[in-house]
Amino acid sequence: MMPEFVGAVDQGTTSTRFMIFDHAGNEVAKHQLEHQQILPRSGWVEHDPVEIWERTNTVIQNALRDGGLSASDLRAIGITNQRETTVVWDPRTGRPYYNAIVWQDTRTDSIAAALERDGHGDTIRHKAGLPPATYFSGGKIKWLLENVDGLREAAEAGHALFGNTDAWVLWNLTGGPNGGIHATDVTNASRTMLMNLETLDWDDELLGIFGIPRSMLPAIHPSSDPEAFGQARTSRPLGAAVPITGVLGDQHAATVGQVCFSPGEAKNTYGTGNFLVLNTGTELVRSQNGLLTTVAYQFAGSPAVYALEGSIAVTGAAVQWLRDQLKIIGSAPDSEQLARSVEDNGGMYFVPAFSGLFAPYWRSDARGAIVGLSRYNTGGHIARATLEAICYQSRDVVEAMEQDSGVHLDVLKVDGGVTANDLCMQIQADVLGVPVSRPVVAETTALGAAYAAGLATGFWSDENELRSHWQESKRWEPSWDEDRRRQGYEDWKRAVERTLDWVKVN
Ligand SMILES: Nc1ncnc2c1ncn2[C@@H]1O[C@H](COP(=O)(O)OP(=O)(O)O)[C@@H](O)[C@H]1O
Ligand SMILES: O=P(O)(O)OC[C@H](O)CO
Repeated sequence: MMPEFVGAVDQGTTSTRFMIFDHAGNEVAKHQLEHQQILPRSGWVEHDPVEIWERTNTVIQNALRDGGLSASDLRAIGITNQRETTVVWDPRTGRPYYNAIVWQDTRTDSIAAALERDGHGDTIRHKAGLPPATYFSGGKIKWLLENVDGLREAAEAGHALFGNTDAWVLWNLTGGPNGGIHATDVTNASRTMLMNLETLDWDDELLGIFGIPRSMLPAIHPSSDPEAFGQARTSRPLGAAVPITGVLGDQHAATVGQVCFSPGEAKNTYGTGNFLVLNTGTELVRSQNGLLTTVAYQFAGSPAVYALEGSIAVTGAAVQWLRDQLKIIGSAPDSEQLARSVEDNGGMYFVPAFSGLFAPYWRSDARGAIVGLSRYNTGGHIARATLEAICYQSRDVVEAMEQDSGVHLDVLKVDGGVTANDLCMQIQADVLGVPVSRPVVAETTALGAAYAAGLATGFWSDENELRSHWQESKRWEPSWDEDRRRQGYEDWKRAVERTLDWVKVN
């Protein structure tokens, strides 16, 4: 009997999950575990790579157990991951040289500023499709090489490997120090500032700008490939060899999971941050409005498909902040009830620029602000303004996307943890003036990784078969009149102005 299921590791910012899907794309089993957010200083965000690998092991074993399945029931595994987060480890021992530096971490702001000052900004924008910013991996690797004792020498001697968490998990799953495969895919590589979007290879000029030895970098492969990523070994956590045939960054995986296979199709994922991705086909579109150019996905034997992306650093993370720091809610879903305790935002706007502002502003000098406060305001207004901030930030990137591409959305496809918040999705439809639609399988990230893996092994035949799985579960229609929509957005833009030029970056 051929195995009937495909598995997917989703190594996210907040948690790691393993999901198992059947041939119709339905979820069969899932296990998920959070990991520690290490915040050593203001603006610094780290994860422990060893904890992430341990969590990955546990969620794989537990999902199989909960589903009453074994590794031999899996035709293939896909891996998807938080992108940009940077791990550097010693291949002889498997030990990381430092904690993973997370995509939200701003410690490299002076590196990013120096890239611009030294005249490298346009080269990076043109070749990598990215603005010099703290967000991407290149600056994080440079920081590690300059700040971890002995690391540069180790890297030059071939004793240091770089990976985003896909490569870290892949290397460990395929044997670690005993023959682990050091590889990544084009989508993850396109987030480093080191890959040339046209050649889809590491670029010597970019490597020179950052001073990064090529020997540290993983081999780049298509996102869906029957051979390149090897097999998960028979020891922990699987107990039988399973081919790993899909690897792609989580926002790219969600694009695949939402079956955005045609130019002009877009999705918005609401997790720790928000990420709007618009498929632009096999042509590179360079943004004039603060969006990123990125590889959407590449299936083996086919050309790469590109995308424009609007990346927002803090959306669901602002809800976590209400829970963990302000402690005005006990859980993320409580934000909905608290926000419903008031009619509107009471004149208050919250711009959660905790990591500066990403798309479309790219301002590392910004920091968060709550404006318009009066004594009248309550915790309800703070909760409501937090949900509105998620939606207004999404409007900022939708506006930029429409200007860059000429594509006008007639519906916004959404997914991710925050979309469980009915009020937030209603506000999103109101703020955009466009209906918002969520699919039945809201775990589109893991689904997309499973699709990439399953396409490579013939478990699914082609994109059309995958399209037939997509079903709407819920739609929110706009209810605000034009005046309210326009006024709210104008006030939001005024609030954003007040966050700028706060931190001095040298
Ligand atoms: N009902 C809810 N309302 C608002 N935010 C929520 C809700 N449920 C989850 N979240 C937020 O969603 C995020 C988790 O979503 P998820 O898609 O799992 O993210 P990630 O992939 O980034 O780990 C958290 O930041 C959490 O605060
Ligand atoms: O882990 P998520 O879902 O917050 O996604 C993180 C992004 O990949 C960062 O670029």
